Amino acid sequence: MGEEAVEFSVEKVATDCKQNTVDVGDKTYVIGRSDDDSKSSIIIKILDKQTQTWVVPTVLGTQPTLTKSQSAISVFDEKILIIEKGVPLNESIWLLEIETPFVKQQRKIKGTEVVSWSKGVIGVGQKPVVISGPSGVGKGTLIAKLMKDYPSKFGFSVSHTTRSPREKEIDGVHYHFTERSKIDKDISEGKFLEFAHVHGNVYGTSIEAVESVTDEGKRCILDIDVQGARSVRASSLEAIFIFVCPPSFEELEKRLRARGTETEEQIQKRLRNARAELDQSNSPGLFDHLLVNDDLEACYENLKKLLTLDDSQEDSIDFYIKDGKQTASYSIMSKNDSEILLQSETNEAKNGAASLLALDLSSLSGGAPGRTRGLKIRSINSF
Ligand SMILES: Nc1ncnc2c1ncn2[C@@H]1O[C@H](COP(=O)(O)OP(=O)(O)OP(=O)(O)O)[C@@H](O)[C@H]1O
Ligand SMILES: Nc1nc2c(ncn2[C@@H]2O[C@H](COP(=O)(O)O)[C@@H](O)[C@H]2O)c(=O)[nH]1
Repeated sequence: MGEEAVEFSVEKVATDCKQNTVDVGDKTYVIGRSDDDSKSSIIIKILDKQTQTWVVPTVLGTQPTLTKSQSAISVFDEKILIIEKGVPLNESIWLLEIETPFVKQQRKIKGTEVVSWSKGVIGVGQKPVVISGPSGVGKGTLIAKLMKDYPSKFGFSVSHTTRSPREKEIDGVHYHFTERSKIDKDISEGKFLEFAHVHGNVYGTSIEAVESVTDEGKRCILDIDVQGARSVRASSLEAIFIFVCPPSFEELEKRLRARGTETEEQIQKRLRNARAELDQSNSPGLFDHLLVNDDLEACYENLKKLLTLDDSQEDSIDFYIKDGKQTASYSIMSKNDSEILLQSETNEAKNGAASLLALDLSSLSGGAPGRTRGLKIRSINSF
């Protein structure tokens, strides 16, 4: 009530207009703020142009706090890029995912139309690392060593599980121990990047578990089973996938028994599942690296070598604008095959900000539910 209406300048529309619409294929997406809602929530409606029917989708992800006016454009018919005016660049970039793998998966689960918000983050980050392997192979041991040696470099994605805590396991540190009804509800609300039924319990990685580590500037390590690795591979989270093998099946059994955390029945179940997991370790395109955990120290050294392989990614960071705070605010000007041009809204000459920036379209193709990281931006000219 009495609030300023949200305005969007839309592809093929020369000036800002109050019709906050973006056409993508056979659909028109209308994005605006509820006028009569004191909480200023964002309303999204979708028009199917062929059937002339409107749908109000289920909206997932953290809603942006869009305040005044925005510019918007479709990207690969998968997402709508929205840039809020009057806000430092790194704070202003939002993506409404409309046809990404995550959204398609959620649509299947819910049986309704789904869209999902994701915040755009400029700058190249290091890819999360998925570590899989049969129960008892030593994943947790290797990860614990990594966390102890490099506490500011790596962070652990704390999974949710319905299994009971073992002695010495701490809720929120080793796992978020949870009730089945609660995890089912959270999964149905799209809060999980992946989940699987493993050894008779439900385990899952929440989007927040990964994002909170990455937000701290750390590289996220996920310890998940092969089903989970497959789901992450199919998601829009770009990660490195490592499978840890035992030197032999007999040694695996020995370690599992020596750990002394499972009953005989549970050990048998885990060993059966181990055979299936080992069979899948060679699935084409699933794992990037296989590590044999025979001698622990040797395996740990090899793991560290693998994790430094892509450190060079960060070398190119100077080419892009890493910190949007130092720049002016921008709006979308136009799009070509490879880039979206952003123009400075106001005269920011005194700040030395570029008047034109180019956002690399290919950097928008990945992303993840939660945040779309690694956006590449170059300056085209400055005042
Ligand atoms: N290279 C190794 N040589 C001998 N023992 C090892 C080695 N690596 C780990 N272990 C031992 O094997 C047992 C299982 O290791 P760990 O708990 O790390 O396995 P895990 O893969 O994380 O299992 P789960 O998937 O069930 O969580 C532990 O007792 C650990 O100390
Ligand atoms: N798909 C997922 N698998 C997970 C997750 N967290 C752990 N795991 C895997 O479960 C088994 C058993 O773990 P345990 O702690 O009960 O021994 C192991 O293979 C883990 O890798 C998860 O979030 N998703």
